Amino acid sequence: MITMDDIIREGHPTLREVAQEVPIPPSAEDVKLGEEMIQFLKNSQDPEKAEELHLRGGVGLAAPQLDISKRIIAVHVPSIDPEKPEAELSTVMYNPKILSHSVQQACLGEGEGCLSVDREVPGYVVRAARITVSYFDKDGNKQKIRLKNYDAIVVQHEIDHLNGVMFYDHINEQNPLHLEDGVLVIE
Ligand SMILES: O=CN(O)CCNC(=O)c1cccc(Cl)c1Cl
Ligand code: NI
Repeated sequence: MITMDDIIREGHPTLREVAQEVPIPPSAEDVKLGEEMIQFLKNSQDPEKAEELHLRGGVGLAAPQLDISKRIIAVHVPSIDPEKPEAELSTVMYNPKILSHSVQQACLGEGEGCLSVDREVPGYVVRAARITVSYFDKDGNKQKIRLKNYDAIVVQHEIDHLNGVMFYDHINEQNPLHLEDGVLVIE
């Protein structure tokens, strides 16, 4: 089971590497890893489990954060609509690739956080508001999905990890709360 002890922190070189594509169909080992990553996210979002296991909450996780330099990400974004309890977006992506993105940009009103960063880093992280992502699922089937707003932001945060990019690399150093005209702020 993945716990916080398995997550490497900033300063560890793997976080700045470009991760390797994985063979498709994913190996049994890579399928198992994906399942463990999703389970970690579910545990981290469960108040009892998170307390018991001392987990920080997360909606996404990238294999490099586990010191595994492979292009594998997991996202488990809970539904914001209580009527629809099932997770809005819950999947493991192998070799994800952003095929296209909107000109329109967006950021989260309260900024971003990262399990590999043990500090608050205030500031807007401006990303594309909408993206089209291709990836392979655990069975080796090629998927192509369009994401917008929060889901799009999370997947971009995770794909950044596969390219050695940290969320704060995007924050305006001169004025972290500077926003260009037209950037959508997602609350
Ligand atoms: O790479 C994944 N993590 O570091 C897990 C912890 N961070 C989050 O869940 C998180 C929090 C806020 C905004 C975004 Cl976009 C994300 Cl992803
Ligand atoms: Ni992160």
